[in-house]
Amino acid sequence: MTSSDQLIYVNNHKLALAIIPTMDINEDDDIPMLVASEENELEIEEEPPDLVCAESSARVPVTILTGYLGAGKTTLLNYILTQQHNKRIAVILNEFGEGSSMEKSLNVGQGGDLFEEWLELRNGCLCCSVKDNGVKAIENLMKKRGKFDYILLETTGLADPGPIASLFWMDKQLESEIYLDGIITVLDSKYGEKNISEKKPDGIINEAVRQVALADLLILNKIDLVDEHQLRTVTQLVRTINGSAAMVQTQRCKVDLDRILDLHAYDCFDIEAYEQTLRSRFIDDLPHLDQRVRTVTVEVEGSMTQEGLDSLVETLLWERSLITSSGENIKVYRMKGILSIIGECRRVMLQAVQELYETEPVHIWPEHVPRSCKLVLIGENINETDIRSFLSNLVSAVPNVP
Ligand SMILES: Nc1nc2c(ncn2[C@@H]2O[C@H](COP(=O)(O)OP(=O)(O)OP(=O)(O)O)[C@@H](O)[C@H]2O)c(=O)[nH]1
Ligand SMILES: [Zn+2]
Repeated sequence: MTSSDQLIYVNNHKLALAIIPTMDINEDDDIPMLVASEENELEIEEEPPDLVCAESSARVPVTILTGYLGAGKTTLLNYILTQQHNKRIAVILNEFGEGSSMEKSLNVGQGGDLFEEWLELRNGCLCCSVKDNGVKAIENLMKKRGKFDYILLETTGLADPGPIASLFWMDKQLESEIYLDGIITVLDSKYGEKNISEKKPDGIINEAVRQVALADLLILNKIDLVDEHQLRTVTQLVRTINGSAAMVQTQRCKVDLDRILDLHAYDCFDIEAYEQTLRSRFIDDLPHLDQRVRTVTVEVEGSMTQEGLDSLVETLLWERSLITSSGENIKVYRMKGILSIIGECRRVMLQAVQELYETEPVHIWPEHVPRSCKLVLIGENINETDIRSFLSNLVSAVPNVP
C-alpha cells in the first residue's frame, strides 16, 4: 500500500483510487476485423427500434455505485471485481472521514492481485471547477498508467448521488475521455423500507430516497433476509419513487455483469422501458411514505420549436419555476426524453441530471411513427397533470410539421 497522501479530493470528498490490473487479456490476441468484399457488402446493422442511442465512442464508462449504509455496495464491488470481465477496472472510493478509504481499498484488494495507485490533487482552490479537477485527475492517471476500460465509483451510504453524477457528466464538447454510464443503487430488502421512510428535519428529502430516485438500476439485495410479503412491500415502495429504473433482486449482490456494466443510461433512450413505465401504476395509499418524490411519464403528440426546448430546460432545470396546481415547487432530479423538434428530421434525445442537460439528434424518425414528445421525469412534487399541461403548451403552440 502506498501512502495515504496520494488521494484525489473533490468537493471535500476524498476519492481513493485503485486500479485492477488486466485480467485474462492476451495483448497479442488479434482483434478480428470486418472486411467488406464486393460480392458480400457489409450490411449496416440496424439498431433495435426500441433503443435510441447517441453515437458510441471510445470513451471510458463511469458507473456510480450508491446505496444506503450497509446495503451491500462494497459486496457488489468485490463481486464485480472477482468476475470474469476482461476489463481493466479502476475503482474509486468516495469517502468522507480520514482513514476509512484505506481500509476499504485493502478490502477491495483481497483475493485479487490488486495494485494501487494514489493520486494527489491540489485541494487549495475549490472556487475553480471541482468537476474539472476530479475528471482531470483521472485522465492524468490514465496517461500515466495506460487507459483503463471501466471506472466504478462507490459513494458513501449517505451520499446524494446527484452532485456526484454531475461531477462525471461530461459535455461532448469537453472531449473528455470518460463518460457517465449509469447509477446503480443497492437496497437492503430488510431495512430499505425503514431507510426510505425516515423523515428528515425541515422537510428535506432523505438520502435513501434520493438514491432510489436517481437509480438507473435498482438492486434489491439481501433477499435472503425477508419473506415474500416484505419483498413485495419494499418493491412497491421503490417503484413508487422510481418507476423507470431496471430492477433486480439479489443475494450478496450476485447479478449478471451484463445487467450492471455498460448500461448507457445517459446516452440511450429505451422506448420499451418507457412504455413499461407508462403501463405501471403507482400506488397512492402508502401512508408512511413521503410521497413527494416520484416518477412521471408523459407523451404529447406533435413537435416543439427549439425555443420551446430551451424554455423547457430553463423552467424545469435551471429556474425550477414550475409550480403545481396545489402550489408546490417542482424539483427535477433526473429527466430523459425523446423529442420531435421542428426543422430536425431526427429524434432528439434529451438527458438531464440536476441542472445539467444534453440534447442530441439521434435517429431519423421512422415514417410510420407519429411525431411526439416523450418525457420521463423523476423528482419532487412531480405529477402527471401539471407536467402534461406544461408540455402540451410547448408542443401544441406549433403545428405538427417537421
Ligand atoms: N444476509 C445478507 N447479508 C449481506 C448480503 N449482502 C451483503 N451482506 C452483508 O451486509 C453487510 C454490509 O455489506 P457492505 O457490502 O459492506 O455494504 P455497504 O453498502 O458497502 O456498506 P457501507 O459502505 O458501510 O455503507 C456485510 O456484512 C455483508 O456481508 C446479502 O445478500 N444477504
Ligand atoms: Zn461499502
